[in-house]
Amino acid sequence: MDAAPGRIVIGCWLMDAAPGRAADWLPVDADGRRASVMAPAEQSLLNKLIRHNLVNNQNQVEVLQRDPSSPLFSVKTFEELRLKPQLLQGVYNMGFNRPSRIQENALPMMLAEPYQNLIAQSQSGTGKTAAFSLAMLSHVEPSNKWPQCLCITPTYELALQIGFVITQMGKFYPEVQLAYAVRGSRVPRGTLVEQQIVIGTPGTVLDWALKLKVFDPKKIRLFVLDEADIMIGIQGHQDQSIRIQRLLPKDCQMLLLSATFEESVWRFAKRVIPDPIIIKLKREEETLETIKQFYVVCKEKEDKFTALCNIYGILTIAQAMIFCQTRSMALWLCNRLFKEGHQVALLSGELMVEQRAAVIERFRDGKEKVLVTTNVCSRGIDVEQVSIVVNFDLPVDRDGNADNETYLHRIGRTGRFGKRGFAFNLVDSQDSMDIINQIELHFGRKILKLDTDDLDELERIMK
Ligand SMILES: Nc1ncnc2c1ncn2[C@@H]1O[C@H](COP(=O)(O)OP(=O)(O)OP(=O)(O)O)[C@@H](O)[C@H]1O
Repeated sequence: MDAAPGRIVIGCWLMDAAPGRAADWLPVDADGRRASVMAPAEQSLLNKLIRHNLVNNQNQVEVLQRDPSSPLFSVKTFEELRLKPQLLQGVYNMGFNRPSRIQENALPMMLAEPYQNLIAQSQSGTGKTAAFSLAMLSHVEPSNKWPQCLCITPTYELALQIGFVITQMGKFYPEVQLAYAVRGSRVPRGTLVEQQIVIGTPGTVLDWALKLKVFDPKKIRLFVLDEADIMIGIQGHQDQSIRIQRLLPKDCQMLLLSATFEESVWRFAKRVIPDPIIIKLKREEETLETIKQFYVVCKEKEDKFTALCNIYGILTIAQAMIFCQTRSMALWLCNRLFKEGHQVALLSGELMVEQRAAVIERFRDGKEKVLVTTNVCSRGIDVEQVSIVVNFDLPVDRDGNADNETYLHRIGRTGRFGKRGFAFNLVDSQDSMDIINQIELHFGRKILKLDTDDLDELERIMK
């Protein structure tokens, strides 16, 4: 569906941008409230939905290994892993040529006997799911018609995403079957699950094991706890995960994966995974080095809008993201831009995850050149063509001080992999000028004053 000029694209719908109308289109949650803050599980789901490639990571993997002399320290090819031919075919069929950095180190430990317990941490999108999916498929004995691999993950939607990866990877291995232990899944009492792999959320997995007794946890050979950092943030999941782990046999291999590793995650990981090897992939640092930063002095909102229109031609040379502090401001700005005849996409917190993914997808495909958004989008979204960020509103914390971290997340992704990026900050008061000064000081990088009325100067800067 292509957007007609002068329309705002919200979710996968088109709507006329009459002020006040958009809210009627926005989805609400089950209680009729407008969903607002993006929960970590949703953010993770969104990342998965919009991601097509591995996140490029140049940083080193740190392996804290019990036996550093192990010959299976790392592999450079999938062949070296001696996978079943059907699985190797599945991996190549997914377009994977080489193991990613984390896979290079984790896969030998996940796959080689004697099996070792593992805690692996690497940022989202670095190939963890693909790694443990391959491990699960490898461990199964297909002639045994009972669950042998169990994976728990925080939400229903995340379970489905893992299932999708396993199904793709196991495409040429149809003897291996998958069951979902998630809300709404029905297994009548008295029947037994025959699928060899079970993916589920902690509560339903416990029900299956203890209440319904539809599978025997003592027969599980491989246990995976995915998204540990999100798991511990959901009430009850931590305890349930530990209860599940205690039902498993002592010689069951256990893997725990996490995108981040704060102290609380670490404490939890050590409680769940006995005697583990730990693999950590350092996060790619976002930097402002290749980004030219400017500020434009404006009188008030209307004046900011005029400044934005003056630079609009520049924004659409590549692609641009415009950040507003509130949803209502983002909507107001979209409406105004629409009235000027510009085609923009709006991404804000009211949208459901699938709708956000659809907006980002269209933007990534270049169907819209400009995306107006709130902080919902400051992390996670990775659109390579974005070279310009406009802070229509500067990022501030609750106390009204500069939110440096959000500033970095917003603009840090424009100058990735050495590419040039531009950031324009619209300043409409002494307070916001103070914030610019704080940001300058924090990052130790100059933010230059720009006059957007002076088109010659603008052109010179962009060259
Ligand atoms: N070896 C590989 N070669 C190429 N692409 C890969 C490889 N491994 C994984 N991918 C792809 O990279 C993307 C990210 O992989 P994956 O979902 O496994 O990462 P992740 O670390 O589990 O992310 P998250 O923390 O969000 O769960 C996926 O689109 C996946 O298909």
